[in-house]
Parts: sequence; C-alpha cells; structure tokens
Amino acid sequence: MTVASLGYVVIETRDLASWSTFATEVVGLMPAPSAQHDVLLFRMDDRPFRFWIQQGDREAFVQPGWELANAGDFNAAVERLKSAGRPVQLATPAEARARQVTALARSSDPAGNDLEIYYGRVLDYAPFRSPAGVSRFVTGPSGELGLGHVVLSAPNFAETHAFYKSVLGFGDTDLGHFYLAGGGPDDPGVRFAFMHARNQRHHSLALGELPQNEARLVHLMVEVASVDDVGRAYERVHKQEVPVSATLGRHVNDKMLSFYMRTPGGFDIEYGCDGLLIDPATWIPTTSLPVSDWGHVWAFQNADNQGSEG
Ligand SMILES: Cc1ccc(O)c(O)c1CC[C@@H]1C(=O)CC[C@]2(C)C(=O)CC[C@@H]12
Ligand SMILES: [Fe+2]
Repeated sequence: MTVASLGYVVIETRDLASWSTFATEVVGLMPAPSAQHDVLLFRMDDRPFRFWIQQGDREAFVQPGWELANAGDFNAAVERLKSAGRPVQLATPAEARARQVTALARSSDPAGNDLEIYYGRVLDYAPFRSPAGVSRFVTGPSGELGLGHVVLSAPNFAETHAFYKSVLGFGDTDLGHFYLAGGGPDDPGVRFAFMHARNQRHHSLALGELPQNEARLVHLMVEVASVDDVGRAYERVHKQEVPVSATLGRHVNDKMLSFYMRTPGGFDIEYGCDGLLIDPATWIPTTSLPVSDWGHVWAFQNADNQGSEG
C-alpha cells in the first residue's frame, strides 16, 4: 500500500498559453499530445506526461498524483483512506483513461490538500527531447524516482504527518525545524517533515507547519542531470525576467543544488541537481536545523530585512 513515487502534478490556470511558454521555454518540459483541448500535457521522461495543466478559473495547484506499484497496493491504499475516514472517489474508466493510468481515485489529506492515487505505468516511446536544451530530467532509470517533490502546507501538522505515514506509507527522512525568526527564546520555529516514498529520492513529499496559501502549494521540485542544466535554467530565468524566489544554494539535508522561481500559478518551482539518494529500507531520520549550507537567499526574507532596516 506504500506510495511508490510522485507520478504527476495537476495544475489549473486561466491562461494556458502563458503556462505553456513557461513550461517549455523556462522549465524545459516537452509538450505532449493531449486528447482534450482545455488540457496541456508536458513530459520530462518516458511517461506520457508529468505535468497536466488544465484551463480553469483560478491560478492554482490542483493535486499531486501518487503512483502505487500495482492493483493490490492501489486497492489497499483505497481501503486505508476509507478506514481513516477520508472521502474517496473512484474515478470512472474514462477519467482513468484520460490520465493514462489503469485505475485512479481522488481523496484529500487532513489539511485539506487534494490528492490522487493511481496504478498502471503507461509509457510513451517517442524519445524525450527538451525544447530548452535540458540534457535530462532525473526521474531514475525507469522513472521510479518520480517527477521530483511537492511541499504542502499542513497547519494541523501532527495529524497530517501521521496520515501520510500510516495511511499512504511514507517514511520520515528528515524532521527539519527551522528558526526563521532569529532563533531566540520567542521563536517557535517552523516544523517540516521531509518524507520518502518507496524509492531512493530523499523526499517526494514535504509538509511544512505553514498556513495554507492561495496557490495551494509551497513548491514543487524538478531535478536535472547536471550543474550546467541548473546554470542554464538560471540564465533563462534571468533573461525572461521570471521572479527568483530564492537564489542558488545548496540544502543541507538532501544536498540539492537549486534555486527557486515563481511560476504563473503563484507557487514556486525548485530547480536543482545533485539530490541525495537514500535506502528507504534502512534510513534513520535526521533533524536538520539549517535550511542551506550556502546561498538560497529568499526574496520574502529580503523584503522583511528591508522593512526592518527602513
Ligand atoms: C530546507 C529544505 C530542504 C530541502 C528542500 O527541498 C527544500 O525545499 C527546503 C526548503 C523548504 C522551505 C520552503 O520551501 C519555503 C521557505 C522555507 C519555509 C524557509 O524559509 C525555510 C525552509 C523553506
Ligand atoms: Fe524543496
């Protein structure tokens, strides 16, 4: 019943054309054929899509699609969601076919973040080619590392954290505690849970003890093969005047060399390389206190500093 990987993300936008330009020219994703005129699909490997972007009336993240290994794991996850009292909606065969999976169900976590689970690994045999010249997105030799990670807000932190572990089978990789307000006696800190699915990616999911934001996502991370892929993306971001949310830096926990940019959806994409691989069977969770070894100057912290100085 353990989630195997982060399979795809669903995003909603009023302006498909702007998202499309951003996805291809900035991120470097490959446009893929879509059967629906109000849905754009983008590939990063041999999956038929990793980004599903649909026309709607909001700019928002809709939900992650969590992949289960087979029918048995999928059915067990559905049963666990029901036993935990979560609403579960089994998708129709037509809906599953549209997602290019064998079976699909919708639910939500106790913080109100929507989610999908599915099984059935359809492949697209047309070679992957990035329109922006990305050498390769890192998803593992057969895609088993998943598309990257998502970071969700969980104001009811303990309850949501327990849900992902006991109901969907995630394991703790790092229980970060970040003192962003100086670390003095009055600073309660922000708790984070970085969790792995049944693959070697350091985290496929992180929960932050943060209020829910309008975009309904803190960020999603995509990993590329080399530091040059990150550097070239950083250059595209500057040339195309995409807002940088955090400058280039290296995280202490997963060793990711990354920067963060603002998407048209109002949430960030973390764009990185060098992510740490772990053995999910034997890993003992760490507790990180620093966010980064170096770099990662956050735009919101700059604004705060300027406010207090001025
Ligand atoms: C700390 C950390 C480790 C690995 C990651 O992939 C990663 O994204 C982070 C940063 C998480 C987090 C964030 O995304 C929003 C801004 C946050 C709350 C901070 O200011 C500290 C931690 C940051
Ligand atoms: Fe991240």
